[in-house]
Amino acid sequence: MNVLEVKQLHVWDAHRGNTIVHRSSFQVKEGSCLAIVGESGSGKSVTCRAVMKLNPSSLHQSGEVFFKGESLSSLSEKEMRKKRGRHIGMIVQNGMSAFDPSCVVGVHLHETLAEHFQWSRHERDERLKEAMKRVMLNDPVSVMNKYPHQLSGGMLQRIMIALTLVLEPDLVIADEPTTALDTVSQFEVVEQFRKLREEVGCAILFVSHDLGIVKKLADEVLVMKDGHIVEQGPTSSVFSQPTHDYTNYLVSTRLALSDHFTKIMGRE
Ligand SMILES: Nc1ncnc2c1ncn2[C@@H]1O[C@H](COP(=O)(O)OP(=O)(O)OP(=O)(O)O)[C@@H](O)[C@H]1O
Repeated sequence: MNVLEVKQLHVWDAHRGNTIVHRSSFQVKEGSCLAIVGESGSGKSVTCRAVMKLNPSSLHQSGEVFFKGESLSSLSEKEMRKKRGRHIGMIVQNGMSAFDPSCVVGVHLHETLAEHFQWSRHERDERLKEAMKRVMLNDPVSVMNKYPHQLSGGMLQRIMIALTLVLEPDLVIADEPTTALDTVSQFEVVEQFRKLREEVGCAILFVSHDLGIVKKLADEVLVMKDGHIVEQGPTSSVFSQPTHDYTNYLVSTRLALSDHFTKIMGRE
């Protein structure tokens, strides 16, 4: 079954009149990971935000987005808010932007859980602490009492993953979650994504520049160029026998760049 089905998604800038995403169609199967790759400005983030209905109002969209068979197109903002986080998780590139800088992260985590569940404060606390330990944040109390700026990018990503472990969504949209991290933190965060998939069984839509990471995580890959999907299919076949010139170019240039990462991962 498809957790996410995107049909003929078209996104355009109503102010400038230019099209950003051209009639894209793709699916994410239950429990699987689909990666979107492509050069900067090809429309990867706009596609992810269109799925969540989070693009600014100047960007208009048409086409259909089905989440577990339900059309999201007709849902109100209030109904979408109930889906986001609880049913469709989102992990962004810059952890700092995901948290309120004026309060310690524990406040944000409790507020998010209180929005979706009827749990007592004690129960929320216990679940958060347990999830933090699962992502190797071994002193959860101290972490929850820190402001976002007091934590590293890698720690903020792990906190977002811990929150996702508690929320147990069916789909996680991760837009370049490792791009701002150093190589060691990238390795750790990729491991946490594997854990998330194993433990929660969620599907993942993963945007990354790093084809080494995509090779490790994704079952299927979708290649975007100038707002068009130029190729999609199982990761192994897209990488080993690309059919489009652009994919060929990406694979030959970018996969070599991620050699360092592959060595650190210690396995092919
Ligand atoms: N809010 C917006 N208003 C107008 N144009 C936008 C807006 N957001 C993005 N764009 C344009 O849409 C195009 C696609 O942007 P998008 O951020 O989706 O690219 P991307 O593939 O995610 O790139 P990157 O890898 O650098 O994040 C770009 O030309 C960008 O300038």
